Amino acid sequence: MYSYYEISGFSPCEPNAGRDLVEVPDLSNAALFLDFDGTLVETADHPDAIELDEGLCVMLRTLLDRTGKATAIVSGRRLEELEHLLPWFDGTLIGSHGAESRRNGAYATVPETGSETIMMFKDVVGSWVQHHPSVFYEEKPASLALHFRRAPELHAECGRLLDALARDADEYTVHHADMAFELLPARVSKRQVVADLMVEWAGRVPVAIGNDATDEGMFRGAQDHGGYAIKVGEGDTVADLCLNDVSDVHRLLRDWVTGPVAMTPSPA
Ligand SMILES: O=P(O)(O)OC[C@H]1O[C@H](O[C@H]2O[C@H](CO)[C@@H](O)[C@H](O)[C@H]2O)[C@H](O)[C@@H](O)[C@@H]1O
Repeated sequence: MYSYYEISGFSPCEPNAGRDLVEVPDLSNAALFLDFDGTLVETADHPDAIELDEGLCVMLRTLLDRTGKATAIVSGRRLEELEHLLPWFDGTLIGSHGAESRRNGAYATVPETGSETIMMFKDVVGSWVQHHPSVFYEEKPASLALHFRRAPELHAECGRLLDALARDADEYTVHHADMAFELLPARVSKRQVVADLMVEWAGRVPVAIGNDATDEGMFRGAQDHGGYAIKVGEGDTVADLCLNDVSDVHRLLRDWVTGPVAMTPSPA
């Protein structure tokens, strides 16, 4: 039997059904950081094509209640979109990887929102994408994303375009997301999100759950503050524990509110 707190380290997190971990965090003393796409909802071939599981609403509301509201959904999606998708969730919502937030009913955005630089980026990328309609272009208040899931052959070209823009603007960087690249302010990261929220939730044990490269910062953030991280799916990670897929996450969260669950420690 492993304890959550005995498992740590940088290692490839390969789901291993042979080793089980049974433990339930003390939710009354936990702070939960939950990624959205690929973690709470299955990946779809277009951002608008996701489907929300009916049980998710009850589960997240219960978690919010059990953690004394210390449960945040931390997503790369726009905050407006998250509010539209999750109208019944009145807890902390973090959008655009941390560039936008709704905390205790108050809204905040980073200073780069709507800046001249961002508008210039949007002009350039908006023009480029007119000649590459198979790439889905997503505009956000302080960033933009190019999705090449439906045009994998344009992967490198999308990356080159955003890298070139970021090179000329020190304060911006390119995130490698799931079949997408995103150009966003360098100050924005899910690690910073955890640091900021842990000021409000000091003394709690942070637990982060996510699935892609942009969640690695959130994992480190949880570890920075004495907590741990759970990676969903395959791929190199700094996370402590692994789950196979979204349905495992649902099972885990359901069991956290009702009883124990089996999980896989990542090899140390
Ligand atoms: O931080 P997350 O909640 O995981 O959000 C990350 C991005 O999610 C969306 O794109 C991703 O999911 C789509 C639907 O499954 C998929 O089609 C796309 O390829 C993925 O990159 C969203 O559109 C982005 O804005 C988020 O940054």
